[in-house]
Order: sequence, then C-alpha cells, then structure tokens
Amino acid sequence: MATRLRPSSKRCAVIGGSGFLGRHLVEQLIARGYSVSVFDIRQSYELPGVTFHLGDLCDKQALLSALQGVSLVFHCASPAPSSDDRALFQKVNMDGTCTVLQACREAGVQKLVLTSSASVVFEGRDIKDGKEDLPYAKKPIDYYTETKIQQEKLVLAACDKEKGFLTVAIRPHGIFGPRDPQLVPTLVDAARKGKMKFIIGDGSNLVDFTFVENVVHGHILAAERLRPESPLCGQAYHITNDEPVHFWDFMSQVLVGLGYDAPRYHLPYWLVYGLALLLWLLALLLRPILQLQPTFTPMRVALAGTHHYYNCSRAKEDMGYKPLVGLQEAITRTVESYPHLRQGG
Ligand SMILES: NC(=O)C1=CN([C@@H]2O[C@H](COP(=O)(O)OP(=O)(O)OC[C@H]3O[C@@H](n4cnc5c(N)ncnc54)[C@H](OP(=O)(O)O)[C@@H]3O)[C@@H](O)[C@H]2O)C=CC1
Ligand SMILES: CC(C)=CCC[C@@H](C)[C@H]1CC[C@H]2C3=C(CC[C@]12C)[C@@]1(C)CCC(=O)C[C@@H]1CC3
Repeated sequence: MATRLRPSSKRCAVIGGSGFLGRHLVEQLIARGYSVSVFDIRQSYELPGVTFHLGDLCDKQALLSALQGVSLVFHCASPAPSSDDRALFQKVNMDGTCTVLQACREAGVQKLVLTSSASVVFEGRDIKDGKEDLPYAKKPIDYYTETKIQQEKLVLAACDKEKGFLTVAIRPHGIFGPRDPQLVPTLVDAARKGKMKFIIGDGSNLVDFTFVENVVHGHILAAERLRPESPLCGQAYHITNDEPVHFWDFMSQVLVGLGYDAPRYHLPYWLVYGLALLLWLLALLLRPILQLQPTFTPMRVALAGTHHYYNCSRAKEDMGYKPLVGLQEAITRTVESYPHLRQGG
C-alpha cells in the first residue's frame, strides 16, 4: 500500500487550474505562500511553486497522485457552458464530482471548495437581489445548469464534521477579466460579424458581472474561514461585484472600449427568444449533416434580456467578503488586456 504524505495546510490542489478562473486562483495562492498542485486535462502555463498533474478528473487514480499531502482542494473544472453535450456534462460535473469526493476522502483532504454558479437558481426569468435560499431551478435552462445543480448538491451533502471533511460552494456570476476565453471574445466575434447592433428588450435589465480577482478572493476567504465551528460548513455563497449593472451598458462599455460601436436598436425580447429557440432546434435537426453554432442561443438571449443579480450579504457576514476591485476599474483593466481584440487589431 502507498504511504500517505502528511497533509500540510499550505499545500493545496486546484482541479481545473489551467482554466480561466483556475489560473487566476493559482497565481493568487502562490502569492499568498501556498504551494499548489494543478490537476487539469491540459497545461496552459508554467509558474514557480506549481506542479502540474495532467489527467481527467473522472480518473480516481490520477486524482489520488495529485492529492498526496494536500489538505485543501479547489474544484473549478467544468466543460464549457456553451457546449450542449449532455453526456459530457453528466460525466464530468456529476460522475466526476463523485470521483473527486471519493479521492479527497481517500487522500485525507480536509477541505473542499467547489466553484458552483449563481445560475443554479436561474430558470430564464427575472432574479432581483436573489439570496442563497432561493430554490434550485426546477427547469434548468441548459445541461450545464442542470449538472451544476447536481454537483453543488453532492458537494454540500458530503460535508462531514465528524469525519473531518468540510465542504463549501462558491456561486459566482458572469466572471470576466484578463484571459477570459468566453465573454469578451464572444462579444467581439459577434461585433465583427455585425451582430451586436441590437439591444434585446428595453435595455433596463440589471445583472451581475464579477471581476475574476473578486471571485478568487471569495474562494480563498472561504477556504481559510472553513472550520468545523464556522457557519460555512455545507453552505453555498454568492460572490459578486456587489454592483449590479445594466446588461447592455456593460456590453456597450466593453465594445466601445475596444473600438466597436455600442448596440443601438431595440428588439422585443420574446421575438428574439423565439427566433433563438427555432435556430437551436434547426441546429439540432441538422447536426448529422451540418455543424451550426448560433451566436444567440436561447440561454444567451435569456441572460441578455432578464434581470439576474444576486445578494452577497451572506458572504460578507460569514467570511468578511468585500469586492477588492470596483466594476469601472475592472472593465478598464479587462479592456486593456485584450489589445489583439481591438477594432482593426
Ligand atoms: N465563467 C463564468 O462566467 C462562470 C464560471 N463558473 C464556474 O467556474 C468554474 C471555472 O470556469 P472557467 O474558468 O470559466 O472555465 P474554463 O473552461 O476556463 O476552466 C475549466 C478548466 O477545467 C478543465 N477541465 C474540463 N473538464 C475536465 C476534466 N474532465 N478533467 C480535468 N479538467 C477538466 C478545462 O479544460 P478544457 O478547457 O480543455 O475543457 C479547463 O482547463 C467552472 O466550474 C464554471 O462552472 C461559475 C459561474 C460563472
Ligand atoms: C447576447 C450576447 C451575444 C452576449 C455575449 C456575451 C455572452 C457570451 C455572456 C453574457 C453573459 C455571460 C454569462 C455566462 C457565459 C457568457 C455570457 C453568456 C455564464 C453562462 C457562464 C457560466 C455560468 O455559470 C453563468 C454565466 C452567466 C453569464
């Protein structure tokens, strides 16, 4: 039988540490004196103090070798939300998370911080100042959300003070910042194709966009405050910028900052949603012969045309959370980090 290394409180693992959020988290952990093992299916960078373990999180043996001597695990791996591969979401977010839990227990890990999502309560209808006690979505808007709900339930239910295994879930919303592969690149791609001329609905919907460094701060606070006597055990926490913004103002600021025109013409929400649904069905039917990837999926239209902002007082009270970077500075830093996506760039 393999010998187990004694876990050290400053030794942690980041599952999904090569991704957008994961890499920012790893960089901050290193800056705070942790040594970090990254477990991911790919390696996207190198950093002193970080060891990489390449593998699929569904493979328990591969996970076990990365978790040796680790007392704290962050799990922020997921297939991209834009995918509609139901089997992949089921395999990675649900079966894979069960494997992560088993591996953590076998390796003697003491704390697990899951990156969940505020979308676990979103059904495509307005959420204003939503608190953590909102019920999980009964009709999740896509497979991503459906499996994020199951994943969060699994992780929170696994919290066991008697056995010395503590869990907590962080629910960020609309993460953005330097190196984000999703929000800004999708927006610029749509603008370059002339698809960002329209505002869906009347443009008054408020949403949360959360700067990646604030999300990282929330994760590290949660990890450090997670103790048997703390209220964090087995709980979920919204982490936002605490500055809801009009969806279309945010989009316009990013676009204008990068040299593109802001959307100007209004289209009725239900018309665009209906068209997106039709296009999605068409893409599904034609899939055997043609790969269509519509920009305006029903999920994106719902996110672009409804209110969805969340209350983060529970994180403020239980872990002393406060956003470190305000929204305006965050937008400026993000825009400046994408010189290659500028108009004409
Ligand atoms: N971005 C956002 O706005 C929000 C994100 N979240 C959550 O935050 C977390 C991080 O998201 P983000 O950084 O944006 O995503 P990324 O896709 O950038 O990062 C996820 C990482 O996990 C890897 N990964 C995927 N599947 C596996 C697997 N089976 N085994 C090991 N590694 C795997 C990915 O590899 P590869 O790229 O090759 O797939 C990638 O490196 C996710 O859990 C997501 O649900 C929550 C709310 C909002
Ligand atoms: C209408 C249009 C073309 C907008 C382009 C921007 C979108 C790509 C983003 C706007 C809101 C974002 C968002 C997510 C992904 C990117 C957007 C749709 C998530 C679905 C990512 C995963 C989550 O857990 C929730 C996020 C909500 C907001």
